[in-house]
Amino acid sequence: MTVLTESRNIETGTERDVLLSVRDATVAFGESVILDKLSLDVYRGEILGFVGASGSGKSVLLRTILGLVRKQGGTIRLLGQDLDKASDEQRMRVDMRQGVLFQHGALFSALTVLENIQVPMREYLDLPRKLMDELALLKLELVGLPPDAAPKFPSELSGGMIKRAALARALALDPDIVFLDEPTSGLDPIGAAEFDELVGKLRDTMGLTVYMVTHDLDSLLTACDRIAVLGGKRVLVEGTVDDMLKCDDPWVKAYFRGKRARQIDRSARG
Ligand SMILES: Nc1ncnc2c1ncn2[C@@H]1O[C@H](COP(=O)(O)OP(=O)(O)OP(=O)(O)O)[C@@H](O)[C@H]1O
Repeated sequence: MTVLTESRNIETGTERDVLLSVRDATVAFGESVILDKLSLDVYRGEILGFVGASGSGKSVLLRTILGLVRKQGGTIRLLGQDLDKASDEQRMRVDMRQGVLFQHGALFSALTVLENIQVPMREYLDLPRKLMDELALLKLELVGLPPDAAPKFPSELSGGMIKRAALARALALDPDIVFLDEPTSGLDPIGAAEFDELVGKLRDTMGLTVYMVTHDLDSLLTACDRIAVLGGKRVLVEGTVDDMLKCDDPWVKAYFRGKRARQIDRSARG
């Protein structure tokens, strides 16, 4: 049985499942400290937008959570499991319950869309070919791609289709949480809005929890329930768009109240 950490929601007074809990995480490369005692919680069923200046360490944190970068201190509990204390089997069980969409999609170019979606199935499950095909086609439908995209290679897809195919692969094993690294970068505003809408729909229908690294102000405004800002090697501020607008930190002010953010200012003020 998985015992999830619980935290009291100040607004509603109810307990909320914490799916991801980072405490005092410190990551350095040689003398260069990138994250210094960073703490962050992600709750079940929320879409968390993670934002911060270029080079502030968003990817390093994501890679640390995914076990691709070693941290020097702190703890990370993902899906109730302290990752430092996990046996290989426990780590595998956690890996099966998370999906990742890397920046630029990162599909295997020599595999078709269908085969790409089946990669996690082949890695973790032992299923007959026909069943895997049916499951992969279902995932394709889930992300709004037509069945005729299945035999195509990534080079034959548009940028938006690549993102959707990569999302379908991240959803292959019906994960509890997905990590999306700049999922709307490179998409036009309409494609980006459609992608955000899809993520919201998946959260609503599947109860998916979403950790989204993004620079996209529209995504932060329309798709995310909560925003966390990385700055000064830790989480500077977290909360709603309104909380961001009230924050006095110069970077947060410039980002959320600068020229390019005028429409956020307007809509947040009604
Ligand atoms: N393997 C590594 N070895 C040494 N330094 C690294 C390594 N990976 C990242 N860094 C450094 O860590 C810092 C944070 O990088 P990171 O890629 O996490 O930034 P980011 O916030 O994701 O930026 P962006 O928004 O531009 O993608 C940078 O200074 C980068 O050079």
